[in-house]
Amino acid sequence: MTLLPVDEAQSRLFALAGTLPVERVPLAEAIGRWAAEDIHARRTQPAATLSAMDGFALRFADMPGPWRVVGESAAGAPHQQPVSAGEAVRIFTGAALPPGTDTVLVQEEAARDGATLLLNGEGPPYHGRNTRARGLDFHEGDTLVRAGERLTPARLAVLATGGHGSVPVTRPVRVALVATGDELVSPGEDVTGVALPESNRLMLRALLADLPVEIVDLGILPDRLDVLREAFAAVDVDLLVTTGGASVGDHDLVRPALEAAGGAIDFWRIALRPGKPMMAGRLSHKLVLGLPGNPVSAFVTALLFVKPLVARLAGAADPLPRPMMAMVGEPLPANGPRTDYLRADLRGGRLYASTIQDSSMLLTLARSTCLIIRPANAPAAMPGDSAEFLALA
Ligand SMILES: Nc1nc2c(c(=O)[nH]1)N[C@H]1C(S)=C(S)[C@@H](COP(=O)(O)OP(=O)(O)OC[C@H]3O[C@@H](n4cnc5c(N)ncnc54)[C@H](O)[C@@H]3O)O[C@H]1N2
Ligand code: MOO
Repeated sequence: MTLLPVDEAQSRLFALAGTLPVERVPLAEAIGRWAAEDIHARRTQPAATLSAMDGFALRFADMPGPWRVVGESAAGAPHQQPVSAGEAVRIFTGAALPPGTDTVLVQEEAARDGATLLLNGEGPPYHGRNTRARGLDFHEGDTLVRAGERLTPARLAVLATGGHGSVPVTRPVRVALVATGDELVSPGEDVTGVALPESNRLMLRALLADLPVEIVDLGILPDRLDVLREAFAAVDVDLLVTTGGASVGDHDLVRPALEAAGGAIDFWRIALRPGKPMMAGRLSHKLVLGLPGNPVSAFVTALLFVKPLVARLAGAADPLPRPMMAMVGEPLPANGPRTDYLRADLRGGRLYASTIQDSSMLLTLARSTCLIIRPANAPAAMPGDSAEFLALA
């Protein structure tokens, strides 16, 4: 059985993803979404040379004074008249420098006696001190945000400053979540015998909470081919995510149900632990990701495939999680042929993996702060060797 390497599976998944329609939304509705186009400044910032401090605008050539104070310039209320040699203007942070002035003397280094201003300290050491030149931040026409970049708090702020009130983004991604398994009951329900509270939909919902999604919750479906087939065919979304029933047992019906509904599998089984039985395919206009039922396998595949795919559909140019590096604190054995994601803790700058890595164990996941990435066939690692990891907390 050939298993697909994780990076190849991610590339194939992205190749399946089409583009969704673009809409223009107010900046406040674009939080955490991705820019659908390059966005350019509609104005120059600052629009004029401004004071960076409260003090007095003057000509550097007139140092060390004294000066005659001839007016005032405040933010939004500039002093318009040209200022001559030997004159100064009272000025406040963010106010435009009056014509003829080039430098600001901070008020802590000034003494004022009526209209007379005296230097009371070292004063500005160079021409232009305590000012912000027109266009210091950006000029009209500069690229503020590139297509495919995320609209982070800082990028939204720069768009507002650049004269924009709205931004083109991909419309939210519609994602259906479904858990399969006769043993599953809803969280909080009475649990008897071998019934198991269902946790994967909730975990997936939480993992997608910071992405622009509309969730369609299909609930828990039984291990019945006809029920799954009809539910898969009927739901109208961009992406259908199932959990459970992805493996090879007689009750693992996601693949046959998808095919019975007229869909096609693009790939199945990844060189990944946990998460080997994940499948990806299409059903009419929908993408389908079939995650394994084991909760940790579902979590890891959601991190490596579901979230990046949703981000890609939402317009992300760079949707994959970014690993970081740290030294391992304890020896790690050589790895087998699957890339391994080990539940671990980062303490004092060193990585410590949990001793037992069974993919059903949620408590070790809940206590982990990161996942150590062990590449396929990696040799044993000793304390002090560096390893890649994904931060969880
Ligand atoms: N003969 C083989 N058996 C298995 C293989 C294999 O290659 N050959 N692969 C194993 C691997 S690896 C995994 S991972 C699991 C995944 O199997 P399924 O996707 O078919 O998952 P299920 O059998 O439905 O469930 C596995 C486990 O997880 C529990 N579960 C399922 N859904 C949920 C949920 N929504 N919330 C909480 N827990 C859930 C379920 O009760 C089972 O205990 O297959 C191996 N077998
Ligand atoms: O790969 Mo399964 O996902 O070991 O648990």
